[in-house]
Amino acid sequence: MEEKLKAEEKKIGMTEAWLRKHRLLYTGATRHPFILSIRDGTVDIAAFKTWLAQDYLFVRAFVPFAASVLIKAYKESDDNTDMEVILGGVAALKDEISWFKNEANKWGISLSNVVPQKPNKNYCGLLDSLTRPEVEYSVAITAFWAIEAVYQESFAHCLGEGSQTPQELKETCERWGNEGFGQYCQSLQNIANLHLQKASDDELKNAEVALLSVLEHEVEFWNMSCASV
Ligand SMILES: Cc1ncc(CNC=O)c(N)n1
Repeated sequence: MEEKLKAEEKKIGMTEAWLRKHRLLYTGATRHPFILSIRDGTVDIAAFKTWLAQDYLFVRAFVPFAASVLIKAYKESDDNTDMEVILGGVAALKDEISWFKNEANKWGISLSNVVPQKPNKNYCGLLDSLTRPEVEYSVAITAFWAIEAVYQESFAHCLGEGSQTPQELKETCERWGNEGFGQYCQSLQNIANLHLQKASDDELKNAEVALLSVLEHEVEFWNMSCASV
């Protein structure tokens, strides 16, 4: 595998090598116009509300996927700290669902009537396919890391130097943009790199495809939020 050699030469992890190779797509997912509009304070609140309601549904679908990664970590990893990092992520989703309900309430959105839009359904379909037991741990953990990392990078950008994020959106950005979430994403990336190092060429191919699928679906998810205005 060509990238594996390149990664080894540069002494970087496989995930970093892939992000370099697919830089444009990664930037598309983490510096989307929707995110940039939050950062510069020009965000359309209707788009934000659409995102909030759709993301609530996404997070509900993310729970069984996260649980499947936890099962794989338990079965396939010889290092039990893997499982603890993922368990922390799974546990945080309970609070996250409560947060979505509370936030929706603040904005006057009724979550019981939300219908998933096509890009959301497609993304949840990807999660569902990655939940299957045949999907290797290295592939599932790569996707899991990428899903979390896109949100971390996106929302941290809204809080960085010079940002003009509206006060009422800061809490949302903090949720994924905070330093603790950043460290959690780093831990997931380290776990993914360790398992990719030991993976077969076939697994590497599947993990790279899963990473690309995640990034493409993230772009579509942001597009959906903007388009519905
Ligand atoms: C579409 C999407 N991608 C990633 C995340 C972050 N993971 C869990 O919250 C999310 N909430 N929504």
